[in-house]
Amino acid sequence: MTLELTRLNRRFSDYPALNDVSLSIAPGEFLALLGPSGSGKTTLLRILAGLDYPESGQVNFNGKDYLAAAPRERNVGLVFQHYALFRHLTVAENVAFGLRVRSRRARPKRQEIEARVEQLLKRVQLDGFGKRFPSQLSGGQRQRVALARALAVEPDLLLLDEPFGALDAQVRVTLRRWLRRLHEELGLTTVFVTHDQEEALELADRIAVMNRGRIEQVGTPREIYQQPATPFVCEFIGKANRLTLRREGARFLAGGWIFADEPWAGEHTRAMAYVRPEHLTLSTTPVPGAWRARLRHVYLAGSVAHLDLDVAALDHPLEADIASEDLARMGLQAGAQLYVSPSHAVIFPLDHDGKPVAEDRWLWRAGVVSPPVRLPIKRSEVELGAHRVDGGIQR
Ligand SMILES: Nc1ncnc2c1ncn2[C@@H]1O[C@H](COP(=O)(O)OP(=O)(O)OP(=O)(O)O)[C@@H](O)[C@H]1O
Repeated sequence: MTLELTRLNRRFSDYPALNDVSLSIAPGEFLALLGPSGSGKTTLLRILAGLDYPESGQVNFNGKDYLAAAPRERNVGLVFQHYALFRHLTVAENVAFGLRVRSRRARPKRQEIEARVEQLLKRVQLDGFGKRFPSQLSGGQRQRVALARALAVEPDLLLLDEPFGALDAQVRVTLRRWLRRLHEELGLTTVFVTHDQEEALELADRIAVMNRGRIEQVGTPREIYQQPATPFVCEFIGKANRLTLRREGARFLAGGWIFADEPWAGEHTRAMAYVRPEHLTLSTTPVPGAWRARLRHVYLAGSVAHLDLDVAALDHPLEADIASEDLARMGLQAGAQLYVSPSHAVIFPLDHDGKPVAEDRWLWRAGVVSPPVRLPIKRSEVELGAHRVDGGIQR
């Protein structure tokens, strides 16, 4: 039962909350909609739930026009960030709600409802909590009740809007792992809205990264992180140092470091490279071509150390991440002289107006002799050479 979204547009006043959004979600897939505040995630979810309608575009589910179906007919399970539990009903009554309000013909018998509620509470690890009221539960427990209530109607599609957004960091991590296991057991098609990249990277089969009502990239967490399709994805997912590359003949350089020595960028004369902090290699002894740097500050964050580096050859500082163990082994302290060289970069040529040309982006790796691999990108669909992802699940 593929869910096919085609060219959805939704405007509020003059603002395009959704701008030509197309997306294909495979049966049983866990898809995260990830993006900053106001990027259109909730609007997209509300359209799927039947709480809002686009001005144009189509949604097809299992071969049927989904937008023509009333919200009740869509058979979706919905969970929002703020526990929308009925406060005057017990946990069991909350879970049973969706079944009890069905028409007499569609409503299961009382004993059947009770058995299903018991089974669902067990599934969300809340057996024995049925007689409590929502006020007698923790935030994490309330969200699990909300999920049990959403699952009670045996939905074809589960829609979750920042379900763990109001919980503290540790509970969030526990609950998201629990949710992933539940998803694997149930095999339900799930769309999960979040602005937390870590949550999306850890949970989802695929992520759709949204920005200003558009989908910037759809791909597996690994693709999104390792092969970001646009500068926005580079900057929004993880951290990245941005470098301006200068062209000298057939070469593209930054601070003397050669990122390409082939005329690979066609007529482009400028380019921008993104280098992740973990893709900077540090040495205390000279390395040919490496940038000379001074260690300005060390931020120890448990197993990882974030280093601020001043590089004379570049016009701005760099951030490098190394294992804390390596920091200790190298005996590094503020003021140390280092040699820094990039190992990977994502490079976007710039057009005449200085705008990055996402379609011509290149992945660069140290030691990989030219020609570099070019990765053409199609919107809402990622084609990576022979490896194609299109609505399928790849982990
Ligand atoms: N009912 C509405 N009336 C007017 N503008 C709206 C309405 N709903 C959403 N918008 C606007 O549409 C844009 C997208 O909103 P949406 O809630 O979909 O974003 P979001 O990515 O879910 O953000 P957040 O993470 O903050 O929830 C925003 O600029 C928002 O202000």
